[in-house]
Parts: sequence; C-alpha cells; structure tokens
Amino acid sequence: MDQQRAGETARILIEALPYIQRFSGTTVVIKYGGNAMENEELKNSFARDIVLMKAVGIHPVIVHGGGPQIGDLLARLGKESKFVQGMRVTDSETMDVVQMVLGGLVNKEIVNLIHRNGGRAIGLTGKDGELIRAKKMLLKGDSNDPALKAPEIIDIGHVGEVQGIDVRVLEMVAGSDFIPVIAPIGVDDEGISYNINADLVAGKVAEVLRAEKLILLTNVSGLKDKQDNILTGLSAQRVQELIDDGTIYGGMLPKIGCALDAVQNGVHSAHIIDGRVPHAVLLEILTNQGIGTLITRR
Ligand SMILES: Nc1ncnc2c1ncn2[C@@H]1O[C@H](COP(=O)(O)OP(=O)(O)O)[C@@H](O)[C@H]1O
Ligand SMILES: CC(=O)N[C@@H](CCC(=O)OP(=O)(O)O)C(=O)O
Repeated sequence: MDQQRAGETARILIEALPYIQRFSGTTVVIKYGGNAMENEELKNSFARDIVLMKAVGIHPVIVHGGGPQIGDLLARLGKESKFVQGMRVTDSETMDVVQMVLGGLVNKEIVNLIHRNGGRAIGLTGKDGELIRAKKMLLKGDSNDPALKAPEIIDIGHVGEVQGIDVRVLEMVAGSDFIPVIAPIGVDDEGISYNINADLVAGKVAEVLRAEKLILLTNVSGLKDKQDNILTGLSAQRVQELIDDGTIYGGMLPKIGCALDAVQNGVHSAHIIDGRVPHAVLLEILTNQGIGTLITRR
C-alpha cells in the first residue's frame, strides 16, 4: 500500500472513533425491509455492518420485513396481494404464508448471513418467549357516504398492532454474543397469530429497549416531497400535512408514523435510509456521512 492510501485508510478508521466511543454500549434497532434485500452483495454488506457494530460494543437488534417475498409466494400459489393504507389484507391462508416466509425463509436467511460474515445470531418470531403481544388492527376508512357519522371501520383480517413487548428474551440475548433477528409476527391472549407491519414492530422494540437509534432501511433515499427532494428534521405537524396532501402514502405511512412515535417515546433519533446503498448502516452510525431522513424529538 502506498503512503497516501495508508494515510487515507487511517483517517477513515480514526473518523469512526468518536462514534464508537459515543455509541458503544447502546442499543440500535434496525428495520431491514424486504425491498432492501435486493441482491447477494447488498445482503452481505448489511450483515458485515451488523457484525462490525457488535464487535465495537454496540448492541444491534434486527427486525426484518419481507413484503415482496410474501408477495412472491402468494403469487406462486395463485393469490393476489392486496394492501390497505400500507397494510397487507391477511386472511387465514395468507397468514400461513406470512408465517412460512417471515418466520422461516427470511428469518433464517438473515441469521445465516450473519454467521457467514463472522457473527452470531438468533432468530425469533414474536411468538418465541411471547416477545410480541398483538391485538387485531382495525383501520378507519374514509367514507364517501355523508350519512355515515363515524368513519367506516375496515377489517383487514389477521393484521395486528403491537400491544406489548416482553423484553426478557431480548435482554437475555443482548448481554451475549448473539444478535437478535426478529420476524414481525405477534400472538394474542388466545394464541391467535397476527401479521404486523415490520416498521411498527421495530418502532415498539426500539421504544421498550430505550434504543439510541431506530434505523429504517428502505428502497428509497429517504422521505421525499412532491419534487423528489429529501425531507429531514420534520415536525409531527408537517408530517400530518404531508399525509393530508398525499405526499406520504402506502408503505411510507407506517414508517414515518413509527419513527415519530419512537422519538416521542424516548428513542434518541430515527433515520429512514436507503438500504440499496452498500454499507448504509455503517455510514449512518460510524461516519460523518449520515444519509436520508433524520427524525428527532422537538
Ligand atoms: N413521501 C414519500 N417519500 C418516499 N417514499 C414514499 C413516499 N410516500 C410513499 N412512498 C413509498 O413508500 C415506499 C417504501 O415503503 P415500503 O414499500 O413499505 O418499503 P419497505 O419494504 O422498505 O418497508 C417507497 O418505495 C415509496 O413507493
Ligand atoms: C400487515 C403487513 O402489511 N405486514 C407486512 C409484514 C412484512 C413487512 O412489513 O415487510 P416489508 O418491511 O418488507 O414491507 C406484510 O405482510 O407485507
């Protein structure tokens, strides 16, 4: 290595020092969206980032999605995917597919990736240790019928919202070498399974663990306005305006909602970043080059 390159390498390593000192010993919850699992190279760069974080004393907790992967298997079974306000309409048959894909294929693939990159991981669904207690989610629809006084309630089947998180299993894992990898499946008092949007689970997990950061990896470079500019440092009121005028829709709705809730409830900062950028997590945590949309408490 020539001297110039050696100097540059040393400079980059030293740049990480204040971040390592600041974040070592803290918990960072990372939501790994199905859309960010684009190719093998990206998946490996994600796993390397997570292993490096753990090696420098940060406690990463991964909550993963897998929407496109669920959609693929449903299509192979001849079932169409339907979404209302960013939530998958989930009948009993779809719930079975959700459990197979999230709890099986996707969860174990991420665990495997971490092992292949030199770390140790343990895969959990919200059913393990009753980690995620869920209740049925009811959506309020916009009714066009002026005769209806209350907004229409839409039933989207086995879709849940988080009622509580039992942190004991996570605390056990946090003190060890193992990195928890959580599939967003919840269970209610009667043992009924629920499909929960992974952003919502990540937000609640970050809240109960009092995480330093909530990082939401997705397939866009951040929250955008209508002219495609990345928006950052947003107030709750500004977000509501952007929802009302249709700038924020679909899968971005639960993402921005849970980011705002998390920072209101004790998480230091939430970041919506582009999971298609190699090493996006590392750049966000250990360098000056934060990317995407930052949300903090105001
Ligand atoms: N204002 C916005 N800025 C950026 N993306 C938006 C916005 N409103 C809606 N979206 C949509 O949200 C999507 C991200 O959510 P989603 O598809 O659920 O991703 P993930 O699988 O990563 O959770 C983007 O691909 C985009 O289509
Ligand atoms: C209720 C609901 O919509 N659940 C999601 C769970 C997976 C998920 O959130 O995946 P991404 O993060 O990759 O979108 C779904 O069925 O697609």
